[in-house]
Amino acid sequence: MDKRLIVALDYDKLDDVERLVELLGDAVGYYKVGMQLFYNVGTAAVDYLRRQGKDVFLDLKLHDIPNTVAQSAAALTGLGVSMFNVHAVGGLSMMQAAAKAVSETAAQLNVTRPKLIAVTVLTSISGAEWAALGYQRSIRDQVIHLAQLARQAGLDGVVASPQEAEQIRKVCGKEFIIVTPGVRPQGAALNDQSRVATPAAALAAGAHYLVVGRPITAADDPRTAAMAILQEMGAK
Ligand SMILES: O=c1ccn([C@@H]2O[C@H](COP(=O)(O)O)[C@@H](O)[C@H]2O)c(=O)[nH]1
Repeated sequence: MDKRLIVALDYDKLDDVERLVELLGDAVGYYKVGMQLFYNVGTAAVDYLRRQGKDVFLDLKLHDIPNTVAQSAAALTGLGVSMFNVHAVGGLSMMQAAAKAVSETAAQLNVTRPKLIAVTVLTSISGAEWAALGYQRSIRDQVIHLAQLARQAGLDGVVASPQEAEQIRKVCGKEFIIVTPGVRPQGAALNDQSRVATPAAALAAGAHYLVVGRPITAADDPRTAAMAILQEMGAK
């Protein structure tokens, strides 16, 4: 089972999740539970996926003061997910507090420590939107800066666009996890994504994990769509 493909379960209902996971079967071993699903069904989706033997990336993008994020990260560590995230713009102290909370809680509970990664710059942000936000650095330089900060804080990796993966890999090394949403097969609708690449290009740039949602979930035949992506990834 190839675990480099993470399918984003952006649904309101657990029924929809169960239908897709059943349809994709053994072809997909890693799923992403984001805000939409978590706020609708709570931990039920995580529990269901764990019972099915799937890995879970809990994409809640924690962003608050260090104490609040650390306490929240401790709570998420007990859920049995493989990976979850914070926003890097929460700052170095926030990321350090989260990393400490995850390690300490995993040790206390005697569970495997989930990977903790940081969102850099959302893949939906275009050059024009970036300019309107008023940052001095380019998107790329900001992503690299935040990736280095996340690494300094002891995090395991980052979420970034495939367009920045190669540079992150160079600067942060090959062990540092790079998770890339913004993945679109050739000719697929971009939806609200801006900084995109194909599955093959994302992997060639050095991404460890590709997050794909609507190109699969909104396809007429989600299984065929997922299999085509896996084939492009060279999945065995
Ligand atoms: O920068 C980011 C961070 C997270 N995401 C999430 O990934 C998926 C992408 O779904 P698609 O349907 O393939 O666009 C979605 O759940 C986002 O919340 C992201 O796109 N960009």
